[in-house]
Amino acid sequence: MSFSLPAVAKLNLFLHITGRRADGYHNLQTLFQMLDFGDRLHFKADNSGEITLSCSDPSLNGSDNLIYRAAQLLKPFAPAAAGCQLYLEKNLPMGGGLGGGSSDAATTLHGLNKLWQLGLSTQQLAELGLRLGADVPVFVHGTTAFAEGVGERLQAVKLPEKIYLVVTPHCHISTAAIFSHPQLKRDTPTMVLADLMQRNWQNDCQPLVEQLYPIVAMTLQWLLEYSPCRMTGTGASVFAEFPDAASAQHALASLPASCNGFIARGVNQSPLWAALTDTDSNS
Ligand SMILES: C[C@@](CO)(OP(=O)(O)O)[C@H](O)COP(=O)(O)OP(=O)(O)OC[C@H]1O[C@@H](n2ccc(N)nc2=O)[C@H](O)[C@@H]1O
Ligand SMILES: Nc1ncnc2c1ncn2[C@@H]1O[C@H](COP(=O)(O)OP(=O)(O)O)[C@@H](O)[C@H]1O
Repeated sequence: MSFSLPAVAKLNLFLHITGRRADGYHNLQTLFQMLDFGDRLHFKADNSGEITLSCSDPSLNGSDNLIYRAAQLLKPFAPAAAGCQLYLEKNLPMGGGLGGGSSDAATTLHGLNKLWQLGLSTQQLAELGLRLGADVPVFVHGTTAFAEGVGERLQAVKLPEKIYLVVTPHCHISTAAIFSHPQLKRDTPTMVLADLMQRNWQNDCQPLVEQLYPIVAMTLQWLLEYSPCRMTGTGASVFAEFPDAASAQHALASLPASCNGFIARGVNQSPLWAALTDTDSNS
């Protein structure tokens, strides 16, 4: 059996940090917006009992790849002879706050659950995924969602499906470094979702990242000429909403050389779900 599945990006439409837990992780309130753009993963079953992974970007070939680690988590649920050959087409910038690695891991969990016919529920896959990263469960559920806790307490939210321009300045920001920085704002009061939806949306990591990485501040200034904009996750990517693809394209055409960008639609359900249903009807 073989098939391929998408691993889409997310935006954090807002990101509030409401406190720090004893284990160093932070409690968040965030609105995850799924996009219709991302990586693609190819799955092929074999009877080698081995997991092999290759990537369009060879720097991702190692065993610390979240895809490989997700596959290892599922291996104990499969017969000893169950093996797979995985190939990652990497389209998303790495370490950009778009959740690409977490999304790849979530797609791997769903893909191997299908390939090896494990019959695990979405909830079981999300719980396994949380061991790999705080961002993995939302991609396993694959819906635009409000998240609390470290990102694992999820409530699906339906939003208008808007067009976004996503711009990634050429700098790498470590999530761990931002969360451990003494100047990070960690005291935003917890609010109920209805109130959060009414407010101006903000990202609590943005002021610190703008200060530490002037290129992010400059990119936001450039994008602000076209539309109100914010940062996603711990950066470095920033985004703005546009009324249509043509106006987003107009801004993209004058993108500074210090950045990459793409246009995507916000979707309430990840295209992963439709692709999983297609593999059902084709297998
Ligand atoms: C901030 C967010 C918002 O969506 O996005 P990104 O910018 O990474 O995409 C995520 O919560 C990131 O999730 P993820 O990238 O899976 O984080 P993890 O691998 O679990 O953690 C990386 C590091 O960030 C810190 N961390 C992460 C999440 C959290 N709620 N509190 C934290 O303090 C921890 O120090 C941890 O060592
Ligand atoms: N499949 C993967 N794709 C991207 N990055 C990965 C993957 N597996 C592990 N990583 C590591 O995770 C880091 C963060 O990846 P990514 O998910 O792209 O960023 P972010 O969490 O900021 O959205 C990368 O710098 C890379 O070292």
